[in-house]
Amino acid sequence: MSFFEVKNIVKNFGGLRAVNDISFTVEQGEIFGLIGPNGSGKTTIFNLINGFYPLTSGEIYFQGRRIDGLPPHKICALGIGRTFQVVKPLKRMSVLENVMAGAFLHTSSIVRARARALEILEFCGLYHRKDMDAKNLTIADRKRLEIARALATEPQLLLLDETAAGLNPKETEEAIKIILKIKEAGITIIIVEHIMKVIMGISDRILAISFGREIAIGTPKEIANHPEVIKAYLGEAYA
Ligand SMILES: Nc1ncnc2c1ncn2[C@@H]1O[C@H](COP(=O)(O)OP(=O)(O)OP(=O)(O)O)[C@@H](O)[C@H]1O
Repeated sequence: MSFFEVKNIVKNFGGLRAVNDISFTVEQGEIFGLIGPNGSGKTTIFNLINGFYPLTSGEIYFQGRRIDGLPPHKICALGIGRTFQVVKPLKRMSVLENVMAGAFLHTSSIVRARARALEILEFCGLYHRKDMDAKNLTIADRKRLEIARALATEPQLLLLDETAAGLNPKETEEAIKIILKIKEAGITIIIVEHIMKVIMGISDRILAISFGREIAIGTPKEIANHPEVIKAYLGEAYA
């Protein structure tokens, strides 16, 4: 039994088949990368995993339990957390309160939620911003807050959606460090990322998709050298 398994999932939006018979497994402790050109179905796969959209067909298993069909809050409570590509902090709340909102999933105690949120802010390098209004954060700090909020739900599997998008090279390095720290903390990760340096550098295995279909699955090296991947990403001239 795999830690996490997606079996033959399909998602139709009207006449569009956004996800077309995708299957993969993720083992505990892995960083599993998901790549593909714009509109290839990556975010939709996250939305299917966390129960935001129902599957058209297929099955999803987490720690041996079938989870497709469950609502997002139940899937989150079982231990699957996620960040969003478009970062949407609760803007009228402080950074600390935003993270506490996640921590309340597992405790109703304000004291405990606050203590856990402070630990997570420290872990994400945001402690010094704890009292700031979330709306005043820089893009890089908003991305950290997004990760902190997801970590506060105490996931065993974390879905990271374009954590490094919009960051400068130094901020990107810092984002990589945080992701690797999350892995060291024992959390399994599925990551969607367009920045090749990030995804190739940190993933144990990668699934490449195009138009909702698998084109290749393997180690970063295998994926980087795969003719279909090169074609999908860089066009025929590079294949
Ligand atoms: N709610 C929806 N209703 C209709 N079509 C949708 C919906 N969500 C996504 N799609 C379509 O499904 C396809 C896959 O979209 P998706 O956002 O999953 O791609 P992506 O790989 O995450 O793209 P990007 O890299 O640009 O974020 C696209 O054609 C998109 O327009």
